[in-house]
Amino acid sequence: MTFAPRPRRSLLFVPAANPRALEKSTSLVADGLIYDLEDSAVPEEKDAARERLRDHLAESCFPGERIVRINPLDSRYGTEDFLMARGAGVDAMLVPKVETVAGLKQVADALAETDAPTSMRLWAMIETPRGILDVDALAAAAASCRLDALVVGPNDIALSTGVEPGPDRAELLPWLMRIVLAAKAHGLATLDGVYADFRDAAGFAAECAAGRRMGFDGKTLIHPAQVDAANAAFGPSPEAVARAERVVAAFADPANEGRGVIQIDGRMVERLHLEQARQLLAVQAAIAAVEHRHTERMPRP
Ligand SMILES: CC(C)(COP(=O)(O)OP(=O)(O)OC[C@H]1O[C@@H](n2cnc3c(N)ncnc32)[C@H](O)[C@@H]1OP(=O)(O)O)[C@@H](O)C(=O)NCCC(=O)NCCSC(=O)C[C@H](O)C(=O)O
Ligand SMILES: [Mg+2]
Repeated sequence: MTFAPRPRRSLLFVPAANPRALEKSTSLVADGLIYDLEDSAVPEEKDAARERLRDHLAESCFPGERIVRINPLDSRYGTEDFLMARGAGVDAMLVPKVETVAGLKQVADALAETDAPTSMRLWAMIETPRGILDVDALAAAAASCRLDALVVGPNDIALSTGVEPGPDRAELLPWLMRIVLAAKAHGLATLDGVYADFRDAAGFAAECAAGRRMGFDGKTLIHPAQVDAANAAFGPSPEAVARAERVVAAFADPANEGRGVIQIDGRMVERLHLEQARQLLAVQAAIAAVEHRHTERMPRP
């Protein structure tokens, strides 16, 4: 399988109901923006938010991914949200509260019926007991449902289960790891949930570090102040890049030709580490490319 990484360290939710947030969003160096039409817009403002977002998407450009979180297709707003996002040509639609393959397939079928290019993808929010229990089946349907990513929704998980997670989220770990595992088993990206206390930089950094250790590719965010920390936490460190370069160089050394296992500085290194090192360097190159595109459009002094 070809490994074509897309950096997904930082995915910022941007409330479409808030004109200032919309305006600010495109100047931010997030890997992606998730324009929200669901929870952050109350029913009275959903239609206006959708129209505002339609204009914004037509008039603005952004170097990273653009995703729209639509309302459920069977809700009063879902079809209009879907048609707007489809027409705007976003990279993906984020479907909230996904619980069944049939529910996901309904959106995928609507994309097919409107001849949406196959590059237009679906992301699924896993944020209910049923969604968590059936996450493997949902991820297994990725190919037929254009599914690219699983996104954790901690607020809805808390609401629908009564769980009250502490600072280390110990109560949620089995469920979070179940989501990560399903994503890995089926080759999907997986994004950790939002951290609401956006002024608590230390708490946010600790949660990012934990999410990274758990295997998440990145984190969903609610505030611009969280972007840099998420980029730092989920991107490869300079030390990791240097290590990966050494692994690649060591296996390229003719002295090591045909060897399955070597040592670097007294540490065993196998061919699987070579693959891992190549993937890390590919991720790093993809990050450099997106950061270059961000820099290119910044006003010059
Ligand atoms: C939480 C907020 C309401 C705070 O907003 P505000 O009071 O405006 O904060 P600041 O004054 O510190 O903002 C400074 C400037 O930054 C802009 N801003 C703020 N947030 C965003 C954003 N998300 N995207 C873009 N720009 C943003 C402000 O407009 C200020 O701009 P300026 O005046 O020009 O300097 C707010 O951060 C917010 O609304 N966040 C997102 C909320 C949201 O989208 N919620 C839904 C997604 S989370 C979710 O649903 C999780 C999941 O489903 C689950 O179940 O867990
Ligand atoms: Mg939610």
